[in-house]
Amino acid sequence: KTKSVALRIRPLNDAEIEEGATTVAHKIDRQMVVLMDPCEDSDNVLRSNRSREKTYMFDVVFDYTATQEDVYVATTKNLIDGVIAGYNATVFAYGPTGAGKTYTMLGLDSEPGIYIQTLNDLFRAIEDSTEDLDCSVYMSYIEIYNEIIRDLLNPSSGYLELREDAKGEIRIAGITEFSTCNAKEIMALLTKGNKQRTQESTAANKTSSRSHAILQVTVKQKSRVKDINEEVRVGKLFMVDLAGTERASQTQNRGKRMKEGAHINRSLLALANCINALSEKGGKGAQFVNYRDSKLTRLLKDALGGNSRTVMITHISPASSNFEESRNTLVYADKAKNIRTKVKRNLMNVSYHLAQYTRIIADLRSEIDRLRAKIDQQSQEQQKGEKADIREIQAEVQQYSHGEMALLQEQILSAFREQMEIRRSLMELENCNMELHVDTSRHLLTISDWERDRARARQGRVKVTEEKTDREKEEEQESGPEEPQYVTAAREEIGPLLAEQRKTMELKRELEEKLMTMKLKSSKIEELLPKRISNREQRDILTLLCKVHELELEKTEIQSAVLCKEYVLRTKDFIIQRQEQQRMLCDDIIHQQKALIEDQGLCVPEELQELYSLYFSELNDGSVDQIVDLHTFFEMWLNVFEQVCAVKDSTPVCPTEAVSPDTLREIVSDTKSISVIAAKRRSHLVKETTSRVAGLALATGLKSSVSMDSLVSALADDSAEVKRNPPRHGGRSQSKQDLKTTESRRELPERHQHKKRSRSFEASKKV
Ligand SMILES: Nc1ncnc2c1ncn2[C@@H]1O[C@H](COP(=O)(O)OP(=O)(O)OP(=O)(O)O)[C@@H](O)[C@H]1O
Repeated sequence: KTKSVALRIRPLNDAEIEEGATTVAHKIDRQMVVLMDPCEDSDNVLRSNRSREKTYMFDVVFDYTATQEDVYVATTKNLIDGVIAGYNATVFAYGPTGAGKTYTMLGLDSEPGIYIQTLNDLFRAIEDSTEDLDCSVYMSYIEIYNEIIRDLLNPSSGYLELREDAKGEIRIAGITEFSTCNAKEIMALLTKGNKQRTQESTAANKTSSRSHAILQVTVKQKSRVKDINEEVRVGKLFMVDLAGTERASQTQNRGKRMKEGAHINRSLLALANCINALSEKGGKGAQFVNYRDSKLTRLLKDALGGNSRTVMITHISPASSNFEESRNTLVYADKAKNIRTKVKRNLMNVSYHLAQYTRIIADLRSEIDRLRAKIDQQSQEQQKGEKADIREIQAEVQQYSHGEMALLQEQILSAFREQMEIRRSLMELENCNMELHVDTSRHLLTISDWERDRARARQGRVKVTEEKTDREKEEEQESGPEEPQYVTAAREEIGPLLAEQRKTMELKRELEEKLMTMKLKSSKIEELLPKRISNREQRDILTLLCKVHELELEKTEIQSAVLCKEYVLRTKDFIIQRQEQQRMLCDDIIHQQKALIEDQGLCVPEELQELYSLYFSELNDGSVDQIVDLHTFFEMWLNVFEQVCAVKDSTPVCPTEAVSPDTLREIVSDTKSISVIAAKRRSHLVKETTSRVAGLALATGLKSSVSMDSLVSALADDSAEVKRNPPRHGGRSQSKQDLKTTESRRELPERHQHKKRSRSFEASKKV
């Protein structure tokens, strides 16, 4: 999930208690809050239909009982791994003045807030990391006060300017970046920085922050190899403590305070406008998102609508006296839930792989050059040798074989060179193919997301139009909600992406064939060596040369394996999401069918009843099986990884056996198998129950509900998509995993039978 909205309700403060305010914001459960209207009078009949009491749902809700750690763990902690892996993330605290934003972000010495807890965990995670990377962390802390940017870590630097670089990224020119890994030092820096922040006492908050404060943490990781492509991943984490929204009447601010308030409200209004426009994006009311209206929105552009995982922690006071502020805040936070961002790993990691390959190739090149020089040197020394020596005669005898030797040497080197070129092209193709796969999965996900929403919308409409005539209902069903532009665009892009994938696969196949031919050619040359070469030293050198080349090939294959792992992890997210969509559809269908049967008071045949029970037990069994499958898969990966690491650290014993491309291909296809099996299990049950319900309906003359039909058709579309993108098993021999998955596919009807039998037995025992 790339966007989440949390809500924190602070405790009533002394001033609120003194003025006799009551609590109007109540946390109902982990995700729900209710805001009661303090003006509501249960005896007032005129107002009774216009209740402003409203419930809101967020990803997580905290009330006065929540500790600083609770808030940090539920909102921010899980962003850290992403930042280290090269993703951007943003946490921002939003809400009216005095609602507790600074308390959540900075906190007190005794109760440190999100800044410190995040940085502590970040350093710990970097320290624990086993990757062979050099890591550095930079911090900058700024405030935006009255549309002016100031460096809180270096206040004497004056006003700073925002600049947009060639890639469209916003940067602050001249900002100070501190590099430190010491948590104590950071706390000192932040406390010092915060003292520089513009704070004033207002009627609403004694220490009201009059500016937006932004703490930016950049994690840079470089491979330890010195290379032009050495930079690997850059993950950025923004932690933003916004100035409070305020109403002049409420805060009783005048003069300078009022002007500040106007600036604060202007930038927050710009932020609210962006939130509005982004939440409408792609929908009917799609609007242009204007980030340029304030420095705050320009800076948060990526965090709001771009490449960032974003958490918004909304703050409200529970007091009746703050009802209006709280209501407005909740409405905006509710809108923010609809924003979808597209997170992309900062592409530096591609260079990381390239750097690795370049290193291998460069190492081998220099090794080959060295050997070549040695051969040349030897032959020169031989030529210079004493003429009268017996070796002179030998040299004459060997003249022919020496010339032949030079030819062989040339042939071997050119074969090596060609193989290296092919290997490099193959890797580039592999990279390109992965990007294409990930893009296709993203589009498929967008489409199925939308189709599920559409099915739900139809379902909602059916309820509303229950009183309408059949004709009206049909018309409304046919028209359906208009497909948003981003879904149409996703549909349009899938075709070319698949075509491109086919093209790269074809190219890859051709290159692989060529590589095989080249390998055969060089091994033939190698076979010739011992027969034709009489000079022992030269023969040894050439044999060594061939060994070096073999090692190069094996090493490069391992690097490809690591690249494949990267791809598996990236696609895993999509697979899980797709599976979840299918599961939800199936659950909806089965529940609606059950409701339909119960509404109509139908007598359900025992067989169908058994299917329902089976469904509910399968719900549990299915997930358990899936976890076992995933566990086996990851275990296998860990083994592979361990072997890869062992190979990296020492001379490989037999690395190709440790992780052959075949094994990897099987593993990749297995992740897909896992999702397909799970989907099949569910589809199988849904199909069976659906056909039985249809039979039942036919027998009793009952009409199936339109909403259910739409869900079934959505499921059919979804399954068709899975079929269109089937798992590739590469036509290889079955691995253990493959066998296991095939078995579980076969197993379903058998288990089904077994359960049926055992239940019938139970039933007959009861009778
Ligand atoms: N969850 C909480 N538990 C205890 N005290 C809190 C909590 N939240 C806020 N407070 C207290 O409420 C007061 C106001 O909080 P804070 O300064 O964080 O508000 P703010 O939203 O940052 O306000 P402004 O926008 O005006 O800067 C502070 O004294 C703070 O210690």
